Amino acid sequence: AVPLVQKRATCADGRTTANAACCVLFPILDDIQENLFDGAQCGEEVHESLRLTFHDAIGFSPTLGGGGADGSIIAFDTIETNFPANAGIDEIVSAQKPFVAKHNISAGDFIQFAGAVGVSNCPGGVRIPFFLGRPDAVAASPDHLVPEPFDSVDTILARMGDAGFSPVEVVWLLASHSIAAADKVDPSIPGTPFDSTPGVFDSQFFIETQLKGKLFPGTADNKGEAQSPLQGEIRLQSDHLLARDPQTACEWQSMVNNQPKIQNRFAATMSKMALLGQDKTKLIDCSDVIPTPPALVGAAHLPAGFSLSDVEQACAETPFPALTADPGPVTSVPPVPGS
Ligand code: HEM
Ligand SMILES: [Ca+2]
Ligand SMILES: [Ca+2]
Ligand SMILES: [Mn+2]
Repeated sequence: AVPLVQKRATCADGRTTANAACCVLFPILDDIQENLFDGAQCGEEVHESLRLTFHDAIGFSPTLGGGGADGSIIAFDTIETNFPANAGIDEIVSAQKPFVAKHNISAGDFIQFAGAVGVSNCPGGVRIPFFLGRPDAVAASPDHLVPEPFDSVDTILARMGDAGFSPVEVVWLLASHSIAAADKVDPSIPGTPFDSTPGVFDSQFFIETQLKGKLFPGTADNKGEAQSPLQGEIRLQSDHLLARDPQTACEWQSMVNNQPKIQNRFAATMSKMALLGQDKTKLIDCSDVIPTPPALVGAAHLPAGFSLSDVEQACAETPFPALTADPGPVTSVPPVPGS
């Protein structure tokens, strides 16, 4: 008979997990927390590692090819890091490569594991399910599968739809831009974040992208950039348009001040993305190895000096949630260190 309670595996260092095959992940976890993420921080390397999960996985199309979340962006980095949409990704590929070489793990597994561990370092973050056992990539992804910030909403939704994501799932995945900055969109101001709290996984990204644009934080006329509301903050044209398009605006607004929704939709859709091109039945569920994130810090708010009249209302059905502004004068957002 099948035992009612599966015995947990105790690993060499005493930590436990549901499956003994997952024990190999604990030494990798310790190594990356210390030596990739600077002591379990939610900083630049976490942000870049999260971006890498997307740029590896989205190299997947039923008609155009690509192996999805297969580690091809590391295995075939001389090809994929030269794709225009992968500008700047060479740095995190170089940073991750020695960890893949040192540990007994495929590049495809490592990329998704590092992304999940990274998100767990961010206050307000979530435990993204992690499955182990992706085989090595067999080929590079074709070019032009990664969305660009100057693409139209229709182009982005069509590309993401081709990979299996609905418009609301695209919105959910973009919670990632709450712990994110841009280095290459305006190369004169590397490390410029997309929201005022790039070290916290919160709804400020969804709030601040909904405010009227006023300024370019660095130079004007960069391809794929829209005006942002705050000095020191950058806005992608794609995020600006997705926040306002009738296909996505109401879902975008629904993420404001809705931390449980952000967390569970993001975790579920990231988990789906991490399995693109993979056969889940051949992988082992090692989700319990991912650490529990620190609690959210700070309440959803408008930046200091702003009021609800600064919101560019786009959802026709429901009003923007009533939020109050931070006290004090308008401040600027500092860059993410180490970018
Ligand atoms: C759907 C369309 C998307 C577009 C057009 C887009 C575009 C961009 C661009 C242009 C950057 C700045 C890169 C740089 O200049 O350094 C960026 C950063 C980032 N993106 Fe996206 N992105 C999209 C979706 C996603 C998704 C689905 C994820 C999920 C993992 C993601 C995660 C990130 C992260 C974490 C960063 C910050 C990297 C850092 O701080 O170094 N993006 N994205
Ligand atoms: Ca790939
Ligand atoms: Ca944030
Ligand atoms: Mn960066």
